[in-house]
Amino acid sequence: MHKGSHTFYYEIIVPFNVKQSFTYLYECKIEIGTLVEVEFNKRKSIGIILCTVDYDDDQAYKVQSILQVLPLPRQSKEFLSFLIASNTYNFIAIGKVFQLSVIRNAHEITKLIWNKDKIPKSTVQKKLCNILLNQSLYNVEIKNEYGIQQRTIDNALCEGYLSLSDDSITECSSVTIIRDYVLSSVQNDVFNNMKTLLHQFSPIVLDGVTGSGKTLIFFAVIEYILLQDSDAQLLILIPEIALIVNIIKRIQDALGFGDDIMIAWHSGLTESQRRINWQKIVVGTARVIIGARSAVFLPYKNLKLIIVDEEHDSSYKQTQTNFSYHGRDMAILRAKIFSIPIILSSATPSLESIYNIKHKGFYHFKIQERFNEAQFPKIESVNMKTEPIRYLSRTLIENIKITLEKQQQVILFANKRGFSPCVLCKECKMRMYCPNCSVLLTYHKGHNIVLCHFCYYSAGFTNRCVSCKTDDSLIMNGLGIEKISQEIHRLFPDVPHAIISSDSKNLVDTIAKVENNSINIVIGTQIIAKGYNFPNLSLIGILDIENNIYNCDFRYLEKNFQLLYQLIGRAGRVKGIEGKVILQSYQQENILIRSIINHDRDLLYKHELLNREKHKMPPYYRITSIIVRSPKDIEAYQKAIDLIGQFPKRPDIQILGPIPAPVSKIKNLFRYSVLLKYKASFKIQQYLQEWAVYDRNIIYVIDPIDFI
Ligand SMILES: Nc1ncnc2c1ncn2[C@@H]1O[C@H](COP(=O)(O)OP(=O)(O)OP(=O)(O)O)[C@@H](O)[C@H]1O
Ligand SMILES: [Zn+2]
Repeated sequence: MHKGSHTFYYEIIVPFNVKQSFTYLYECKIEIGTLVEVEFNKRKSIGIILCTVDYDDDQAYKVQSILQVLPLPRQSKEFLSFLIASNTYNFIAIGKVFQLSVIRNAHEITKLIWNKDKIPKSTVQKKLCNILLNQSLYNVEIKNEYGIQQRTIDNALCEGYLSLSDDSITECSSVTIIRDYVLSSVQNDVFNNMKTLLHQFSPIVLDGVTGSGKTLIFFAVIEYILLQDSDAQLLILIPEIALIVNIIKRIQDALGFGDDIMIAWHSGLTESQRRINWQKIVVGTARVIIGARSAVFLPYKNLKLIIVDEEHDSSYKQTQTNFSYHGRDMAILRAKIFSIPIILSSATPSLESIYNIKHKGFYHFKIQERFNEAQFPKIESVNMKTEPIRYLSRTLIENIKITLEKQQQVILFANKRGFSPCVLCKECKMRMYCPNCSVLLTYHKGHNIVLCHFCYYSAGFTNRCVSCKTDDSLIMNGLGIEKISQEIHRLFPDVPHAIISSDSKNLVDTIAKVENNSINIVIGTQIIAKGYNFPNLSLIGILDIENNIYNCDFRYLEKNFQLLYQLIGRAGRVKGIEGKVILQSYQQENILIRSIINHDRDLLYKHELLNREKHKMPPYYRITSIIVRSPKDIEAYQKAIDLIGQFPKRPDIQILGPIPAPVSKIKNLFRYSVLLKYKASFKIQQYLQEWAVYDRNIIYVIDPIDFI
């Protein structure tokens, strides 16, 4: 840097797994929130200006220069506050949060052009110059369509032969709405009451039964927002990638939108789709973005509303090692910081949302009937204790026959066995309960113990039933969907059937086949319960529910209720198609089964809220789970003890554990779990900031949704 010329110093956030921002210099003034290109760890990367800093010019030789200011719209102060807030709240490195916001290679995002004042020297440079002299192209296009090597492009960029073209930013196209839907009078009332809330931060819980037309309310809201502000962007978060295609199509049909203004954002996009979609989001041409949870972190140009569809769904929680956040909660945080409305939509709202309605002033809109007088399915409960065959009851087989004769469709639901299924006596059907809590104990193979994940009670395991005293009668029981598929094939060899589970290949294709009726029987795990709309589906068989009911999670009742209630909601969604559910179980007196049979959400929610309050669990209390890992069992345990030893004991925080984590060994690392429990008002981030030990083998999860 020359003496005398003015130099400015900036703190810049880069999209790498780093906790802090980094100082760079530039000769001109750059506004906060501007996207720039810098070199970090010898790699070119996008970065965002966080703030200016004072720096001693004599030390300037230590500081790298910003490579260039990118021709992209500047981000707001609110966006930076949101990055910092989500970093602080979740304990995720700020660079890691930013990684979810951007595409790292700026020259992949904007088009490239040849610098006219540079004379090409080598043959490859001449070739590149000829290609780019009169047009700008994306990096991938130069590579794929003209066969130029990446190294050549990079060198040309470094040496200043190429620069980023600013014609990448196209004008925002205006949105024309061709409406093709009419709200029912119930839907219209809800929408009219909601309208006034759509101009500021308003957390809205849209609580409508399955098939009530919540998606139609989304249409009306989108239309309303776009009519108010024609440059507005709206984000709809969806829990399952396979549902995204369907919702995009429904919105396009209802509002007459083309592909240009509606885009998807999820991990299944190709590199070039990602680049194109990201750019449309940043420059503001994309107006309606349908995304998976990470879309909440994108740098929108003018975001005016967020909808979280199926807000109760636990797949909104990202729980990777050292990197966990709840997409729904981050959406609420973003809406608050940006002062925009957020709609949390579900037929089975999370208990957090129910709590927030009661105690935090969240707005509550209820729709209690299905659209067009469609009726809720009739539920018939079958006691499996008296059935000769284990999996498929006679009633169910009979109903499958009747349904197929009517040319309607069937779903058979069973969950794959989890990693720690419940312990069941095959003689007397006894299940092992915790002596202190109303939950089942889970079996841990590694330690050969049974464990309660509610109060952390544990006991050595012996294979003898405490109830009927039979030896070797205890089983860890599970019914795989493949077994059912085999059985269906045997009973109905000519009927097309398919398995749908989260590991199914071609999920989207299979769903399409169900939609167009070329598959008659679907055998599925929980994925099938999520938000699908199969008009011709009339029968649902719920198999082996016992294996599904219990797991190592204090939310098991809530989650299973949501799952089954949603599942049942898939049947009989159209007037004239009568839905029926056959619920097979061994324990008809169980509260979950009772509330499902009676279609009584309040029964279960009341029971569960009381239980949570009594046991000081969320939503009344908050928890943070800490997993401590080590290659040696005893070391992991000791490390956890040491960690707890550092935490000051205070009346406003309870420290539980350590106990072996539910999965006590993963990838040769032994795992111990510690639980912190505190009131929502307790400043856990501050407490951890002060006392937590940072180590890549200690994982902190704020508001965990399970304890795996
Ligand atoms: N106003 C309407 N006009 C025409 N069809 C409607 C209307 N409202 C709802 N429907 C139809 O009713 C069915 C259920 O609507 P939708 O999928 O929006 O329900 P939902 O509340 O989102 O249900 P779920 O929670 O089960 O996903 C769909 O087939 C939808 O097209
Ligand atoms: Zn217990």
